[in-house]
Amino acid sequence: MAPQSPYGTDEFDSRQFRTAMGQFCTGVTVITTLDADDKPVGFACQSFAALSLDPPLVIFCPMKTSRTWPVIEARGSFVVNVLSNRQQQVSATFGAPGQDKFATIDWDPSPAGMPVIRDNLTWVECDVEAVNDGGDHHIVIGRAKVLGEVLQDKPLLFYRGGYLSTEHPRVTPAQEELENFITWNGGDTWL
Ligand SMILES: Cc1cc2nc3c(=O)[nH]c(=O)nc-3n(C[C@H](O)[C@H](O)[C@H](O)COP(=O)(O)OP(=O)(O)OC[C@H]3O[C@@H](n4cnc5c(N)ncnc54)[C@H](O)[C@@H]3O)c2cc1C
Ligand SMILES: NC(=O)c1ccc[n+]([C@@H]2O[C@H](COP(=O)([O-])OP(=O)(O)OC[C@H]3O[C@@H](n4cnc5c(N)ncnc54)[C@H](O)[C@@H]3O)[C@@H](O)[C@H]2O)c1
Repeated sequence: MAPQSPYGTDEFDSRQFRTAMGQFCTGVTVITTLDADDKPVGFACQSFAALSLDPPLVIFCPMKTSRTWPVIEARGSFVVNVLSNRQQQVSATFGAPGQDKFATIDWDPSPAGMPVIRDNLTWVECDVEAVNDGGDHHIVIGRAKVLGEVLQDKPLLFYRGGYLSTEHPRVTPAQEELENFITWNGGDTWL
């Protein structure tokens, strides 16, 4: 019989789960779109990631109670705005329920007219490619259509339920390893 581990617990509540998940530091995005009256809407979202290079896909997970998600689904496209460390207030605005979250936010239209929040680190306009079930969230896969310009600034980070900023905007050694990894064409021999 395998020895019993002295570590970990399989009895936890939602608060303990959030505390554990909060140890994973992420960036912050605001996912935006236009409603049926062409009014901009959006919500703050940390559950965003690049999913695939070929084809270029991204992923994000809105709560099933999100009021922005049905608008994105109806429009069929959205913009991922990657926030800079100067945009903590933007995150707070889009991270709470509100009637007109764009009332105090400067934005410009993307080529397809989608809302791009001004002074973000970068943005990507996507079409909704697929939607899967993810518990109390949807798992949304988007196909990247247009890339915005990149601002040389620091990212806004979300960690332990609070905001952080990096000291240095570029971390080169990890970048080099990542480049080697994504350009690796020697098969799966590392597995
Ligand atoms: C840094 C950060 C990261 C986040 N990451 C994610 C993420 O990855 N995925 C995610 O889904 N959310 C995330 N959130 C939370 C999300 O941004 C907020 O819940 C946001 O308000 C959702 O906006 P919405 O427009 O989709 O829905 P909202 O209209 O804001 O509704 C959100 C919830 O509030 C309720 N609500 C709306 N209006 C009222 C009202 N007047 N009175 C009472 N209740 C009301 C709705 O029923 C719903 O349950 C994040 C928040 C922050 C700050
Ligand atoms: N994925 C999400 O839906 C998500 C993520 C982050 C924050 N939020 C919401 O934003 C508000 C502020 O968050 P906070 O960091 O102070 O709370 P928190 O301290 O409870 O969150 C810590 C971590 O728990 C996870 N988390 C929190 N709420 C979640 C949810 N509804 N679904 C899935 N994972 C969740 C996230 O990884 C977050 O970093 C809360 O209302 C929270 O529900 C939602």
